[in-house]
Amino acid sequence: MRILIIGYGNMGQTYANSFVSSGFVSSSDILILNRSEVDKKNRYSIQKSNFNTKPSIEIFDVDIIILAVKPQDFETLSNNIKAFIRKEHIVLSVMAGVTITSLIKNLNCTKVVRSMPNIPTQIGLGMTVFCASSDIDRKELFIVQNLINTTGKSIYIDKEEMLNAATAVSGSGPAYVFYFMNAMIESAIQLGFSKSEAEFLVSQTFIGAVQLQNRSTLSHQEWINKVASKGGTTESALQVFNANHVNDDIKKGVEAANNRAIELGNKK
Ligand SMILES: NC(=O)C1=CN([C@@H]2O[C@H](COP(=O)(O)OP(=O)(O)OC[C@H]3O[C@@H](n4cnc5c(N)ncnc54)[C@H](OP(=O)(O)O)[C@@H]3O)[C@@H](O)[C@H]2O)C=CC1
Ligand SMILES: O=C(O)[C@@H]1CCC=N1
Repeated sequence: MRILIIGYGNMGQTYANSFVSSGFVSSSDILILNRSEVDKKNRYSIQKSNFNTKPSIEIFDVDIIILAVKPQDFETLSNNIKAFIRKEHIVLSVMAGVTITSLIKNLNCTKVVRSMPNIPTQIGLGMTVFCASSDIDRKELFIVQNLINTTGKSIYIDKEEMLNAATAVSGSGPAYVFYFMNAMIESAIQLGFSKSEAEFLVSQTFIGAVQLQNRSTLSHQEWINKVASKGGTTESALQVFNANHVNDDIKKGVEAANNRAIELGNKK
């Protein structure tokens, strides 16, 4: 199986690394097309001659094409590569908001898998939600899912619009977690901890809390109740969060991300 990865940024490199390190795809079967030279980026044992900055018939002699450019770069990209796309190509897109209809129309292809990964795919702990055009058969879908699963876990969905919701929850989600962690680290520093101590405390707190919840049958609220003693410190913090509508604001943020994903899709 030969694969062309278009766009060698965060996601493009993640796929290259996951395919090679899992042994699922031989490094000689991975081709890269990037806008600029990738000299300073890790090549993950893929030979230099497999890296390209211009499309050509040779590099499109592949089974699967992965699109990992920013959504706003898709129009330019599609104009550049449309002539090289064949009906047999399976196109796997990770671009936020770009719909299957838009991919089919702009690339003149039929076999499309649209996915939404997240950044922990870089260490094999990713969450990817994906759906497919009707021309993708079961075998092709399994092959693509096997590729995706080299980066973590995945779920297939029937309704494409749920990909916007997945973008808002699991796609952008790691940034929300880092945002919350950052605020806690800043508070810890204000309370007198050094930066490294603060980072250590917060990081281990997140790891411990997530593992604890994952390994139990209790809900998040039940775990909150276990930590928050009546009249205690946690309750004081939660009262401030509630008074400031932190819960509602997080929901509004997720909703804004969902709306932006829809908007990106409508632009195409
Ligand atoms: N980062 C994340 O957490 C997630 C990102 N995504 C999606 O993944 C996609 C890529 O994101 P990310 O990897 O973070 O972005 P990056 O900016 O890190 O990488 C984009 C890459 O695309 C290349 N590129 C741009 N235009 C072209 C072109 N016309 N031809 C070839 N290569 C091109 C850029 O080249 P150059 O080096 O010249 O700039 C760059 O290497 C986005 O669509 C995003 O929605 C999805 C889920 C999570
Ligand atoms: O912020 C973005 O648009 C992309 C999609 C999900 C994560 N990063």
